Amino acid sequence: MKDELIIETINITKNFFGNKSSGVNNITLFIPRGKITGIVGESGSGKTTLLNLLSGKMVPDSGDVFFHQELLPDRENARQEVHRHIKFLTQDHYEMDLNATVWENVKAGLSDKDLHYETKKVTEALSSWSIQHLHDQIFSKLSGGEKQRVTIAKALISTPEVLLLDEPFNQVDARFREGLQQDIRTIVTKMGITAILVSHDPAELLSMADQLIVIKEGEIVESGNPFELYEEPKLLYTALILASCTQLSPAQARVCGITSRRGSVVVYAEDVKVSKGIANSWLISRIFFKGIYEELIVEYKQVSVRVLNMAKGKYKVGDKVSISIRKYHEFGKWAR
Ligand SMILES: Nc1ncnc2c1ncn2[C@@H]1O[C@H](COP(=O)(O)OP(=O)(O)OP(=O)(O)O)[C@@H](O)[C@H]1O
Repeated sequence: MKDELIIETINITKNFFGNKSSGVNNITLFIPRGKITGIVGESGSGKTTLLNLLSGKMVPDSGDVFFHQELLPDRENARQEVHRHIKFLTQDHYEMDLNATVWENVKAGLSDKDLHYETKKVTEALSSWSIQHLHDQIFSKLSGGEKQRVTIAKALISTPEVLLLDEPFNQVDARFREGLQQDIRTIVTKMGITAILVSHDPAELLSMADQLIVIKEGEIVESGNPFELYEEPKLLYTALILASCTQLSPAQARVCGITSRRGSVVVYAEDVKVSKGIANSWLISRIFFKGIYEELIVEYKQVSVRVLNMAKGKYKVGDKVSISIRKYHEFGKWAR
């Protein structure tokens, strides 16, 4: 069955100060209902601008945004009913009352003010987001991660149809980030909410999103399911954004035993294996400890290759090794 669409944009453009290289250009986009869409792209590529346009916070210079096949009105007009169904979470918590308690903040997200219903709903929301113990704490005194949970609880308490998230986990430390990501995924899926997520962290997008949109210089350059985009990117840009990898020219690729006539070869770190072989011509020049794994930089004839190594501690800087490459990606000269 075809996915039902909830948001559609037709050729939307938003440039700042008439500068065509800023904002977004001519984007046509379909957002399926009940799915998580991730937006990825280098810094300044237009991700936040796109989110602002999808929320109605910004109005396109040209083109249209449709919500349920009707033109999305400007968010400036706060009385527009439609905006109750689209919640936008940013890191600045502008929608929160900094001096109010967690309970009061979450309660303010309710549209129905019936007292019995209110207590029940707020209690449930605090429990869903594991913040019941913070109920009488003042919002401004919370940690970054706690603030984020409270903000999400408030946004979701009235079950919006769409949740837009701009870098929602930036202030959350690594220990809690994965839990929060998975909680959002579980709750959003359970409630049938459509989520659109902008993040700089490819691992976050790959694990959370059902579909990914790759944006460059204000344009969508590639889109698809995260697994396929990662495994078989059509563009060099996508590979470099999503993977920890090495980009090689055809001449450098030859040093690695790869024959390619195309513009660039990209080798993902997990596709390179190091071992003590016969030739051992590669030198381990750096080791980055990453916790559960290491990344090694190996060098030979002025070519450096990044390697993911699960066997932590097995090698040290200065060791000579052999490498074998299981898989690589080739991109034409013009595959931007
Ligand atoms: N309000 C604004 N006024 C002027 N230029 C803007 C404004 N908002 C965005 N831009 C410009 O538009 C381009 C895209 O910005 P945007 O914030 O959408 O990118 P981004 O992909 O979200 O970047 P980042 O990942 O760094 O947050 C940038 O060149 C930025 O300088």
